[in-house]
Amino acid sequence: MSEPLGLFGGTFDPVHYGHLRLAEEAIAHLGLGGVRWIPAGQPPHREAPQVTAAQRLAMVHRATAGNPRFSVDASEVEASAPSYTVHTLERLRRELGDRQQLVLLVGADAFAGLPGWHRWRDIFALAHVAVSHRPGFPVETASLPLELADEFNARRQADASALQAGPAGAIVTFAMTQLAISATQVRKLLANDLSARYLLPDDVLDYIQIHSLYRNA
Ligand SMILES: Nc1ncnc2c1ncn2[C@@H]1O[C@H](COP(=O)(O)OP(=O)(O)OP(=O)(O)O)[C@@H](O)[C@H]1O
Ligand SMILES: O=C(O)c1ccc[n+]([C@@H]2O[C@H](COP(=O)([O-])O)[C@@H](O)[C@H]2O)c1
Repeated sequence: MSEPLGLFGGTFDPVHYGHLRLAEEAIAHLGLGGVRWIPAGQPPHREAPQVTAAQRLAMVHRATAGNPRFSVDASEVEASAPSYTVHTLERLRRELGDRQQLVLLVGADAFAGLPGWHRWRDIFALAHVAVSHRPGFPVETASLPLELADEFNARRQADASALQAGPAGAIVTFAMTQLAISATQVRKLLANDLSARYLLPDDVLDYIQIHSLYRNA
């Protein structure tokens, strides 16, 4: 059987080291063959990002270049419609077949919001879900909305080997290096003309400076 493939969607406005460590540590902790980064085109659930989808995609390319286990999927950026994860997963299923193990990677904050996602329960038929710890967002039943806590309790597997066993349907959690970095924080620093260095890769910061992005967050 092939190795599970990680799928990492995000607004990445901009991509930072919290994202990069999440993807890197998911490979190690979950035994993934690689991670496919999927920048959201038109995020359906939040205000329109300040920079274009093409610019966020370019920054993800810069951040992930040189890691052979990372690939970038531009399909949501190229689509004209809002990016619903369930649609992306349906497309990937058609592309990769029914047997490939797919693992949707989400931080604990994004996971807690899952019941607000379009056709959220269908996601479990299409992929496993791996939830990373994030500072300030506990991953425990008591802190989740009730309907999600029920799915979590029913699907939770303690051992990441469950991701190998089938193509979809399990939920696992994993502890990553805790980095209290957010794109919001990066945007605020840049808008105030303060240094965001070492919160994100220099290549991404160079791109931001060349294109004069995030001057008025
Ligand atoms: N520091 C972090 N630690 C763990 N997970 C993170 C971290 N930053 C982002 N993530 C996860 O990465 C995914 C994409 O996040 P996103 O692009 O919204 O970044 P963000 O920093 O949360 O952005 P913003 O501050 O604009 O909301 C989500 O699943 C989110 O939970
Ligand atoms: O499909 C949905 O309805 C949906 C609602 C909210 C978020 N998502 C996805 O969740 C991922 C993380 O979102 P964000 O806002 O934390 O960048 C990103 O890939 C979004 O497209 C998806």
